[in-house]
Amino acid sequence: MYDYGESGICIEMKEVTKKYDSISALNGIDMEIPCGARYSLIGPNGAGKSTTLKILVGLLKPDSGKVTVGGFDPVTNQAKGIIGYLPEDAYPYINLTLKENLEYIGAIRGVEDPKSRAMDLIEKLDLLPYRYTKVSQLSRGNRQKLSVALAIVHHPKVILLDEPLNYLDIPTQASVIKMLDDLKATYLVSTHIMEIAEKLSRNVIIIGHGRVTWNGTMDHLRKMAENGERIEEVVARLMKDVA
Ligand SMILES: Nc1ncnc2c1ncn2[C@@H]1O[C@H](COP(=O)(O)OP(=O)(O)OP(=O)(O)O)[C@@H](O)[C@H]1O
Repeated sequence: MYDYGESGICIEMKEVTKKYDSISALNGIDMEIPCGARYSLIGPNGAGKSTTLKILVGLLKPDSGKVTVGGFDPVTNQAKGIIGYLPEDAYPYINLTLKENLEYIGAIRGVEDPKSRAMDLIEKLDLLPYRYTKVSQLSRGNRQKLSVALAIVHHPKVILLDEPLNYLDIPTQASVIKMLDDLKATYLVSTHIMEIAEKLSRNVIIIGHGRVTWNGTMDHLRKMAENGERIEEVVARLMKDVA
């Protein structure tokens, strides 16, 4: 099924560190995500989630450590070809229509038939009434749906999503989740909302102060609940333990 990531590991970080001037954002992050797995990256504000994703997508260089995506260094064209990325504050081209954005980015990303791919995503995300609307006139939620579609327009094998369900109402979240579920891809979703992590993934990596503090399955987290605790409370407890 996968013609990349020969080791079976599609996202790998070993002892990764990153500083912004004197601020340590990552202090030795380690993770190994098997191809085809769905992971959430959870952590409090400032834990290093966005920095981790930016390094995986090749936008930032780590100060030290090893990083591979699909077996490739993230800055290489091979890695860029298989990665789809949704930044936290994604902003499509505001003077193009929704459909033009998808066709344009699809063409740049080497999609075979960008026009039909654009329509395919527009239909899947119930965006048909807005296809000729300029991005500047879209609601925040529809802009977010477009941003998710732009991240996956080229059928990426490894998908990195920063807070993908931001601004989406519950029915819209459901359509985005369904679409992501149907993809045959490895993905890592950064969020600080446990409910979203539960909807999108089976595995959880918790980070705090730029380090992995817990790594396991959603089921394991549920089993750790004490005295009727909710899963959010278990995660909050695990985060507090390292604060
Ligand atoms: N461009 C930057 N310049 C300086 N410091 C930065 C920069 N970006 C992030 N940081 C710092 O690095 C640390 C990690 O930030 P990062 O944005 O990766 O965390 P996060 O877990 O994504 O946070 P949030 O949930 O609030 O978005 C924080 O201390 C943050 O203040």
